[in-house]
Amino acid sequence: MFTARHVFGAVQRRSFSASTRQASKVTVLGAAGGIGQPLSLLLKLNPRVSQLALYDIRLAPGVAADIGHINTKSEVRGYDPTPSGLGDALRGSDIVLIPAGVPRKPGMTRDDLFNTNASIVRDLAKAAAEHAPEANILIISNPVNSTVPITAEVFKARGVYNPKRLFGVTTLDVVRASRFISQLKNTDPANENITVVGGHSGATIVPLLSQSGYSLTGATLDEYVRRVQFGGDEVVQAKDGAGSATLSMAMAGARFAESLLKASQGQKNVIEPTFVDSPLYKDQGIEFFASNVELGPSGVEKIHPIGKITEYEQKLLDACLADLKGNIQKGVNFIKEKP
Ligand SMILES: NC(=O)C1=CN([C@@H]2O[C@H](COP(=O)(O)OP(=O)(O)OC[C@H]3O[C@@H](n4cnc5c(N)ncnc54)[C@H](O)[C@@H]3O)[C@@H](O)[C@H]2O)C=CC1
Ligand SMILES: O=C([O-])CC(=O)C(=O)O
Repeated sequence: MFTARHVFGAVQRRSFSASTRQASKVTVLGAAGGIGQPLSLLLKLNPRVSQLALYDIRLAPGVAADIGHINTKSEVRGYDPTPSGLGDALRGSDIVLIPAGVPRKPGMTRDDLFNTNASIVRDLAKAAAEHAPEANILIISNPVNSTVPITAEVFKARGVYNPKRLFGVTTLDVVRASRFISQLKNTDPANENITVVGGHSGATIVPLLSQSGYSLTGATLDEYVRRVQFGGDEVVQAKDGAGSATLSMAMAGARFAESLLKASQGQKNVIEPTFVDSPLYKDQGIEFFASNVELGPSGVEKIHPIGKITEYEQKLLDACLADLKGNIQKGVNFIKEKP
């Protein structure tokens, strides 16, 4: 059964050590949604969080009142879209998680969400650039391959862009890759950590199974890769029009936030996959790429190289890069046209 220990790991066992005493304000924009609510719940359970600010265009004070009764120390506040609400939610924040926006329905791609979500993320990014320019910004809203470049452009236009503090949350791809291999191999998924690189949609999701010592072949390998690349579609279809992954995403988002908090509080060797401003394929005109990233007090500490991969994985990577370039450019163009 899933327990908080899977998300917070050692924190639960070490209880309140020195490193958990530092104050950390975490803000969730889109906090009343399918992801926002369970994500806020998991953040309330995290002893590293001292203040939790929940903002949404609807229902955030209600969600905050509910979660605020949980007997952990952090203070929870809900904010409505009043003139000062968003700014108040953001001010002083160390981590801003953004799951605001519409989810997919069956038959849609993540890119089909662009028209609605691009402007939602742009406007929230403007507020974050104004009120929390030094926070770590964690983008969950899809299409992540485009919403992260949108956020970067908004911050650049205001002169506050720090590439070390902007993250596209791709943790769910790694969570799925680990779970799916454990189902095939009958292992404990908690001990699996499959590297997944690229972006966060279909062909841009590239699991590097060979790096974990696995050598699946033929249809088994094809099916595994396809399941990781289209895990989101599996959930969209199963929910049959009622949305996409929310609970597993909440877990993945809470895990990423926890890793950032650990790293900012001095823990070493905290490594998470994430879609960041990356040097890895800049020579091919690709400004953002997901790979394993070592986190530190300043955000991105070190971007790990891809490492050794098989010919099969190289082909997946080539397909990824072609798609990714277009997705990133689309986000950049959007801000040029609709700043
Ligand atoms: N990065 C990833 O791995 C994943 C990303 N997602 C994406 O996360 C997003 C949210 O998904 P769900 O929570 O299921 O959707 P949802 O519709 O249940 O919730 C979205 C929330 O955003 C709020 N919202 C809309 N506009 C807003 C604004 N301007 N300011 C603040 N809040 C606003 C809504 O009121 C709603 O409460 C979708 O774009 C979805 O595709 C979903 C799963 C995984
Ligand atoms: O599939 C979707 O639309 C939501 C998502 O990003 C995921 O579950 O990976």
